[in-house]
Amino acid sequence: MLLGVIADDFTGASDIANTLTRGHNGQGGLATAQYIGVPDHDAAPDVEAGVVSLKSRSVPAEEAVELSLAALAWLQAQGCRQIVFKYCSTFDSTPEGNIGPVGEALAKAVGTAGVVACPAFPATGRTVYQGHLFVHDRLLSESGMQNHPLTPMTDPDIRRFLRKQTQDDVGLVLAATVHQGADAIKAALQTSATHGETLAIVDAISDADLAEIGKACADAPLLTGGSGIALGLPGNFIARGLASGKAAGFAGRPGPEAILAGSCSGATRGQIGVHASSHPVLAISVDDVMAGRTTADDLVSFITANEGNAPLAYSSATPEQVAEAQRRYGREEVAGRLDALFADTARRLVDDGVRRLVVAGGETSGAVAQALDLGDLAIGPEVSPGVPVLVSRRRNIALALKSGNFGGPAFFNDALRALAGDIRS
Ligand SMILES: Nc1ncnc2c1ncn2[C@@H]1O[C@H](COP(=O)(O)OP(=O)(O)OP(=O)(O)O)[C@@H](O)[C@H]1O
Ligand SMILES: O=C(O)[C@@H](O)C(=O)CO
Repeated sequence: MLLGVIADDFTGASDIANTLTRGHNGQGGLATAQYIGVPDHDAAPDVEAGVVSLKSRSVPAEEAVELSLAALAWLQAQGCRQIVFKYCSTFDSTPEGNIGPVGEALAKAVGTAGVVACPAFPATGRTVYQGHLFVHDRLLSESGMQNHPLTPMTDPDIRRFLRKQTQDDVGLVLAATVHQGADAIKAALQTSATHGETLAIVDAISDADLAEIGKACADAPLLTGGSGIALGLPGNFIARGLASGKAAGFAGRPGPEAILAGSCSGATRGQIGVHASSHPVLAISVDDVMAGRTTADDLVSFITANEGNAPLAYSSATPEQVAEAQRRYGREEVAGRLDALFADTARRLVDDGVRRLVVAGGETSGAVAQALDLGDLAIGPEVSPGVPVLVSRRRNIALALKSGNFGGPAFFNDALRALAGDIRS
């Protein structure tokens, strides 16, 4: 294995696995596998990039550090010469972490500093300019992310926000330097390291910027960022003759289908609205779940009764409804109960023969994937930017795990078609 990724959630892991599989500008990608947690076995010999999916975004910082160091140890044992710490393109974190503590712990473990920190993902509208994160034409703090149920993002100055999470100062490499190209970026990161800055926010407003940053980091033992930070990395290995750039084929998985949504993002709620206009949907009431009136039995019955018509069960709600539920029951309690409900439902559905499963939301996808005993996941075609088809050979199912904010209006239907093999890329 050449390249190892430690991803702080499951949808984020498939997002970066997608980038690594596809590469940039027709250069080809790396043969990539996604793992659910730290594997207890070695990677298959043909895997060039391994992505370890953790559920470490919203756990206490010490726990996130411990999980990430365990993932690092496994990836190093597989021979990786470069590590990427993947977090969210909307920098989902709190003043306590976990981007800063994990980033610094990994840097210390591999013995480096001046490590790039760049959440930019221009294909989905996330850009970093003058150290500020934008989502399309809005600052992060006005993008809807200020209402996120677990990691509300209220400061778009991500250098200042990251500094709250770190022990060391945080550097900044501005767009003016990035636009001078790879050598200038490399020099700026080295300067950052000599100033004692373990992490440095790097501006990127286009894929070309990210490709240049990738080139600058060809020899860096560690990078951190959104999936965009991986854009230029396959090309480095291919240019050195270490990887072939050939993608593997994908055979679709037709068969019974289910869609589960726990994401409360504006994008997911819009996609549910579109889907509901021509497919059966089940709205899950948090009050009913908390009182034990709605259980996995109800979700399974609904989905089974609507097989063939793309049934969708969702708990997704408006920011006001989420805030009210959290006030009434507690943030962790609601999230825990809903995660468990979706996990239980998915386990039963797959045991009963569901072959295509679409899940919306990073935390929700993490709960579902952990419950399914999926084994190593192969990466298939792209459904939409940041969302590939995933194939579990062990369970003979195809999945799409969608980050809350990703996908176009018809995402759910597009995803089911892609899982059946109707879309190729
Ligand atoms: N109606 C609801 N009320 C309160 N919390 C909810 C409700 N529905 C879902 N949740 C919780 O909100 C969280 C949503 O997080 P999740 O990561 O699944 O989606 P997301 O944040 O939109 O996606 P991503 O992390 O990929 O951006 C989950 O923990 C889920 O259990
Ligand atoms: O980077 C992103 O936006 C996604 O891959 C993600 O991590 C959301 O959970």
